[in-house]
Amino acid sequence: MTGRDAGRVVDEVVETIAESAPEIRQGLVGRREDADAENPSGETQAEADVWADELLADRLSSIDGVCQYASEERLETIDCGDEGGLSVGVDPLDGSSNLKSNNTMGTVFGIYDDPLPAPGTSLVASGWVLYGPITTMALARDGVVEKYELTGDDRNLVDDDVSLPDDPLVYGFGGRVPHWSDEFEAYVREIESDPDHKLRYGGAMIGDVNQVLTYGGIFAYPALEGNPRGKLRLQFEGNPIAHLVETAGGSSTDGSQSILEVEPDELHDRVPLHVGNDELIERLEDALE
Ligand SMILES: O=P(O)(O)OC[C@H]1O[C@](O)(COP(=O)(O)O)[C@@H](O)[C@@H]1O
Ligand SMILES: [Mg+2]
Ligand SMILES: [Mg+2]
Repeated sequence: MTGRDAGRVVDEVVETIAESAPEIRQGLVGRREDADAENPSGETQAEADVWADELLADRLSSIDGVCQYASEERLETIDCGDEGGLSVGVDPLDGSSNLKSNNTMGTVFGIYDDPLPAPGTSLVASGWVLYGPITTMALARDGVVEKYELTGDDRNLVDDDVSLPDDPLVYGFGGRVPHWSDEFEAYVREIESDPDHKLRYGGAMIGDVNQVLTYGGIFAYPALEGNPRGKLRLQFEGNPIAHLVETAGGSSTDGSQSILEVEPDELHDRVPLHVGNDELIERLEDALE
């Protein structure tokens, strides 16, 4: 696909997700219960997870130039166009366990120029929608991160060059403490004891990473005892988040290399995820070595 065609497909994918976001937000009402089903990662799906996946699958797979749709909520990719198009990987609702308590959630997407599973170096664009008090979108493409407010009818640009603040302020770490490695726990204690840092953790990756993007700092869902690849999925969560944070001037690591360098074996592979300011990610890699 030529650069111009790819640009047009990215525009259409981004516009489709932006237009769908208010509808997804509204559609959460009445879909907060568990569906009687599990996703390919073995997690119980909420009714909203299944519904948002179907809505996005229909709309994104019918875009001319999208050749694959894949999601955290379905086992196989949908092959929907000529080979050589772009592939879209989606976490339709990130943080859907927050439905119950009515806290923040998001929609995460990565647009790849290779068939999935693909490494993050194949991403041509990435982004997320955050269903906060207002609905916003962060978008990374062509080396720049932009932020928009989504009103329902419009996508209003509110920041045309988002970058991580130089001085890290917030931290948030997922997984249960007894399951962390000793090395990771020692690192966390150092971060916590710095008087310049403060805790921000809300149980939805996208909300927590958005805090890091806004204030600087670090978010991680690390390798755990019994789950050495952590919890989050490389194609649908790790790669897009790492691509966006790195484009905004930060770093990512799976513990020893950028998440974007991780070679996937399977569509639903997991990855230990750590993103944030360069200095904190470097210190973390040293601590885990
Ligand atoms: O409830 P836990 O185990 O702390 O996990 C929280 C993490 O799991 C997730 O909810 C996983 O994403 P999904 O909701 O898309 O499955 C992340 O958003 C979040 O960071
Ligand atoms: Mg998720
Ligand atoms: Mg999800």
